[in-house]
Amino acid sequence: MALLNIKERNNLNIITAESYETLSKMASQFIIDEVNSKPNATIGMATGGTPLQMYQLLQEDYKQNGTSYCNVTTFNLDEYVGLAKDNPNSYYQYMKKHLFNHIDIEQNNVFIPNGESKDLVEECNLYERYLLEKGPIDIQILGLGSNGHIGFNEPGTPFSSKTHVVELTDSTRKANARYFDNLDQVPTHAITMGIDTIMRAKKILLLVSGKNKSNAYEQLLHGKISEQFPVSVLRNHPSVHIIADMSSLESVTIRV
Ligand SMILES: N[C@@H]1[C@@H](O)[C@H](O)[C@@H](COP(=O)(O)O)O[C@@H]1O
Repeated sequence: MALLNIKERNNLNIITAESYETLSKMASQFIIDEVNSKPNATIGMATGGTPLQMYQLLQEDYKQNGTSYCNVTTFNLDEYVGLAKDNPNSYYQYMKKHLFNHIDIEQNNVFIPNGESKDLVEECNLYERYLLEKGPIDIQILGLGSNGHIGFNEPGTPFSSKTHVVELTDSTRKANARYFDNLDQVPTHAITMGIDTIMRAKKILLLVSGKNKSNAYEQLLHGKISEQFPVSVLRNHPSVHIIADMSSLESVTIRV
């Protein structure tokens, strides 16, 4: 009942999962249902730790049930600037390792910003053009940064932003340093879809997992809609589904 009231108040469909495993199962089923109902769906992909098990389950479903991605197109949210495609920390490698190498997706239908481009502004414009040509995205998967970032849109990013180059905040670089040998190796810049780019998706699936997300989640549910807190923009979107696990609810008050 409380969840229903939140939905009515904030325009968000919220599912609370009892564990990370359940969250991952629900999220993978969401994607499988989309691909089954629309075999040529366009899906917006996210990286980070949160969607890892969802990708694992998509691999398993492909093996067991043969859900086909041969007509699916994907667009990744973001990519680091300056990492070679074969660098294990590039999001290009992340996607290959965790999903694309294990399903029947066509390489030509996979779009990830090229962080090695000599002309990054042109690369951003090109990415927007591809998105307009192949889009709209049917379902955009999102994770949540503990400072409220989505993609790599840091606090203060205009809601009107399109794909652009960003300078990463210290907190984001520190949070992502766990994947690198040390903090110095974490790139200082990235290319990210902008907030407006993300908001053009027909549906959004936001995954929230972990204690370190509970303050951001609380603020999403009860704070102001503000460019200082990028994820809050989702409250202006007509079709947002949030799956949050119990660990991310620690300090969250469900007010009605
Ligand atoms: N660019 C990514 C985001 O797309 C991701 O949502 C966020 C949270 O990551 P995690 O799921 O590991 O907490 O981290 C990175 O900054």
